[in-house]
Amino acid sequence: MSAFTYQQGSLHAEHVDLAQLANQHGTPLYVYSREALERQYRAYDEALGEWPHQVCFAVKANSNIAVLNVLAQLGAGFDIVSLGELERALAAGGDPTRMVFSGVGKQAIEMRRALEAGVGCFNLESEDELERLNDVATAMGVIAHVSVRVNPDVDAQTHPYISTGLKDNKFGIDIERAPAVYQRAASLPGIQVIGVDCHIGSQLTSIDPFLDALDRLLALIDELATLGITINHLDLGGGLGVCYRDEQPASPASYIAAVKERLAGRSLTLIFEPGRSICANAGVFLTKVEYLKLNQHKNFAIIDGAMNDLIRPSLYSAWQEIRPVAASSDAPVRCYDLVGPVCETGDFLGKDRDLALQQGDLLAVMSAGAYGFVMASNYNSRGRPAEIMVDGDQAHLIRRRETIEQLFESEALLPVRT
Ligand SMILES: Cc1ncc(COP(=O)(O)O)c(C=O)c1O
Ligand SMILES: N[C@@H](CCCC[NH3+])C(=O)O
Repeated sequence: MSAFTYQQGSLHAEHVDLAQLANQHGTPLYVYSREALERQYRAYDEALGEWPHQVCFAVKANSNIAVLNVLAQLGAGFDIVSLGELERALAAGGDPTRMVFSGVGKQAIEMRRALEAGVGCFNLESEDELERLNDVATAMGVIAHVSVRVNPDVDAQTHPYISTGLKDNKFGIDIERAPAVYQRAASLPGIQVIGVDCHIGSQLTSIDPFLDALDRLLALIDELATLGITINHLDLGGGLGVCYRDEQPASPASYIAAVKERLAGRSLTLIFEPGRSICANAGVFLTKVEYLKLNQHKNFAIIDGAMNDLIRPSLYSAWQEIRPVAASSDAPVRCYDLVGPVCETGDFLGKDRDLALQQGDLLAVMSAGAYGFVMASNYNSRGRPAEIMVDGDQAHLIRRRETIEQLFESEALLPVRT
């Protein structure tokens, strides 16, 4: 059930024609579907049902405040990793008590602001961080609620750059070390232990690694109980994959059913931090063909979208489906590499795609709602794209295209030499 379907010969987002949006707002352009976002959030919320829970959307996956606001209206909490994400989530109407603060490098200024705002839980990633948080909280005369992000040393069987739960990864605290860290935390005046968390990687298609990690965390919770440390919540992080091509990821419903089965008889609040599985397939990236360059051994379609707008193909060799916006074309089908204007050989959005193309055609890169705009840069002094949220038959501009003036408005010339 996709929010992006062909209607009257043209690809639509819900009831809005993407060709019309490209015409009105220009390309490259990100377009999101509110319906798809809400549906994916509800898949988690409804599967958790009566079980005490929080679904904390991982802001890093898509941080547009309109996206966050749509989810906040449904009761979502947020997983944040920086002061910037905290302020965005607050500006979007997020409830700070339903936020978890992750990340390996939290600075004192970020801790202070999060404590002042009343952030629900700090997911601690190191022993140094625990000491710093205690110092900050005691200086403010408040108590910081914490969970230790445990590195359970399980193989998430995903791309090495997005695997996070192995001993070799920088994230979390070794599970063997965790009891000692909890004991230290429990002894500090500015700290109150409330949870245990982990996040083992992203784009996981099987639930087995999640369940392996869960088993290890449950054993840790039992060990902590013998030390007199009570854990109220279990946060399993994000990481559930989506279908980009032919992957068959577990659904939130089957994943959560398996987790609940393992938790039978325990009274633990469950927290999840999904990012990709909520928003990836709720967005597309629209781009236009500028030129065709036909060679004997390789055809290039030079498009106006580039690696600075959508870096996943260049960074991880990620495959995302590329569909023409117009359902039919008179042009011959050829095999193309779809490349952008950036001066890098690695600047491509797709390779070896059979498409019928001519200049001016519009293409939609599918599954672009997660880790798309948020990873965009200004490389080659390109302004970042605009973003649109479609809601039924309405389209709302939720971020204007970056202008040339904005590109260097914070820069300054040196004073004239005297
Ligand atoms: C701590 C943490 N939580 C949640 C997420 C969201 O992951 P995903 O988008 O794979 O659901 C990430 C990113 O992988 C993360 O590092
Ligand atoms: N940016 C990555 C996911 C990173 C997950 C961050 N913890 C991607 O596009 O697949």
